[in-house]
Amino acid sequence: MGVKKNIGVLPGDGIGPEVIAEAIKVLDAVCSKYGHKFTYAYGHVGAVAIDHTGNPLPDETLAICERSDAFLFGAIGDPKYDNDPKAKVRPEQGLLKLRKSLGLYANIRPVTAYDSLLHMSPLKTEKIKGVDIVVYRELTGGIYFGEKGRTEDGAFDHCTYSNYEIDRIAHLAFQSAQNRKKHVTLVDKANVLETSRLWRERVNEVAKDYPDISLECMFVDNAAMQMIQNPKQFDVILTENMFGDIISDEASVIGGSLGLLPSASVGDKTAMFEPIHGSYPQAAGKNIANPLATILSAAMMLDHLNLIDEAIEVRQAVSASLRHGMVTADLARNDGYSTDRVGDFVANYIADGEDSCSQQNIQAGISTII
Ligand SMILES: NC(=O)C1=CN([C@@H]2O[C@H](COP(=O)(O)OP(=O)(O)OC[C@H]3O[C@@H](n4cnc5c(N)ncnc54)[C@H](O)[C@@H]3O)[C@@H](O)[C@H]2O)C=CC1
Ligand SMILES: CC(C)CC(=O)C(=O)O
Ligand SMILES: [Mg+2]
Repeated sequence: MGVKKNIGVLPGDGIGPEVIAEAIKVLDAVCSKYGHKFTYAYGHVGAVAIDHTGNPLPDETLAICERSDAFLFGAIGDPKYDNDPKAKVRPEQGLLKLRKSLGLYANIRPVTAYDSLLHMSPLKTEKIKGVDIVVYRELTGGIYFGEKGRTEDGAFDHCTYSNYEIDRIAHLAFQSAQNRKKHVTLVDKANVLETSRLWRERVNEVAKDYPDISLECMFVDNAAMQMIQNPKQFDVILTENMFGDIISDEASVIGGSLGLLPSASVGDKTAMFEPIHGSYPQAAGKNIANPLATILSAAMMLDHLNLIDEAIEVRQAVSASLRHGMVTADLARNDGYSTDRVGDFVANYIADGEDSCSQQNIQAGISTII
């Protein structure tokens, strides 16, 4: 029996529209196979929204998200703003306001080492084979949201956290660990930062509710090194906003590309699904960006909508694209395939499984990654 869902879609800037188009193609394949009906409502966010309305998050876009069962987000950011330190309105404000207004406090970022891509990582195969980490990054507090400004001869960014903000994401991280390898690593800088000392205090308190989970506390500088040296030690990483932002981009090297890492940004009322990468402006309009992070984010959205078999199918199709070498340039030893060709492969695989491969002439692709 098919279901009906309202899905918000915010493509944003740079490669955002291209990777989102492939995720929608894949969701369409899922819907036709399972008889679901997804109705999409599109909205502007980021630089494109500033260009249209002067506002990086127009009210209309926020309303679309509030009305949706869940929504997809591409990326924001444009060099014309990045290169202007005095710009009053910035694309990033749209994303930050979206997360804050909708209370999307937990950014969940899974990191997987796919067997078929082990050779693409600069890290040694024996170090990364089997890596399976999930980062729980606090998303609506900390230094990104504190008061900021200029003084006569300097600038400041304040970092604050409340007990409540720490406790609610800590519970999610421990609950996730209960279904995994039962280990949480709190990443902080408690030797220096007062906010990090509060994180340690609160997380140790929350840990008492989860006696089956082991908790380790690690300074962020060491964690950044351990991520390269011995990533298999991590199961669930729990951390504040900025450290989670940085450590998860670093962790993407394990998977072979930033273009592979999806995420879910969840709150109590709604959830947004977004690749962890940015707008990659150098690739915008060239049909070369990897769409798999966004497609895998759509799979996380299907999980959230309780369409579990459908999410599994999408992940199986993505694994098949990696296995068959149907990959974009970031994962290829030559130019690789185009963004839309990879999206086609995943959508066709959902429709026809392995049979679709023979029709897709992917022999050349195999040679790209071997
Ligand atoms: N969630 C968001 O919307 C984010 C937005 N940004 C914004 O994006 C703009 C560019 O920022 P950058 O620091 O260059 O980060 P970025 O994530 O856009 O790109 C960094 C590098 O990662 C690789 N990459 C990223 N996405 C890829 C994909 N789908 N396929 C293949 N390779 C990929 C490319 O080598 C690229 O040069 C800035 O305006 C920044 O503020 C940055 C991070 C997150
Ligand atoms: C606007 C930034 C905080 C976006 C970013 O880098 C991220 O969320 O990963
Ligand atoms: Mg980031």
